[in-house]
Amino acid sequence: MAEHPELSAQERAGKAFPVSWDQFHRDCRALTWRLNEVGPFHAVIAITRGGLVPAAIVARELGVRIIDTVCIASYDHTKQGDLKVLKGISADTAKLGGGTGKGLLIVDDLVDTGKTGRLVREMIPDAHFATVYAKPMGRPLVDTFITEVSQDTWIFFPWDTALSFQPPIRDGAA
Ligand SMILES: O=P(O)(O)OC[C@H]1O[C@H](OP(=O)(O)OP(=O)(O)O)[C@H](O)[C@@H]1O
Ligand SMILES: O=c1[nH]c(=O)c2nc[nH]c2[nH]1
Ligand SMILES: [Mg+2]
Repeated sequence: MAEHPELSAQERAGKAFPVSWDQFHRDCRALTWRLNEVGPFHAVIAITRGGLVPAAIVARELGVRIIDTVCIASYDHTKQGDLKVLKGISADTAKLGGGTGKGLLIVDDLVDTGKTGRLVREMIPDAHFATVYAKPMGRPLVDTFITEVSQDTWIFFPWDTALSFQPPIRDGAA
């Protein structure tokens, strides 16, 4: 990944993995089937912004009504810069997790390099960390995930994309 620092993470990725709303919903439900065996959880913590969508679906399926956020900014579109914690976990949620995060569920859409996940894990080390997708570098940080894609794959989420014309594969479409 470091050989071409001038390229964005997406450009370096090379392979595309587009995910539709329908597929994402199914993958979130599959994730919840696994999490249901691990819980119960006092609260769900979404890592914004990508974690908001899976957190809503998972919380609905698990019957959890306390939802908090950790707001982190890192990728500026597709280039990862320094991580900035814009908002931490609320005092109420921290109390529910006994200070270490026990019984709390952190949800994000994916782990890539693992930098974001590592930062949140350091805040609440005993929390359970779930993502829908995982790339190999970030995978060791995650307790539960559904689909692994290779490190050189860029995942395109439905909230970042729109339907558009694609040239036929024979003419060079990906
Ligand atoms: O494992 P990492 O290399 O840290 O990358 C994973 C993080 O990157 C994306 O978030 P992003 O920072 O793009 O912000 P967003 O959720 O607001 O889109 C994604 O939603 C994860 O939170
Ligand atoms: O939309 C995204 N797709 C990815 O594969 C990715 N990796 C880090 N951040 C990401 N955002
Ligand atoms: Mg994110």
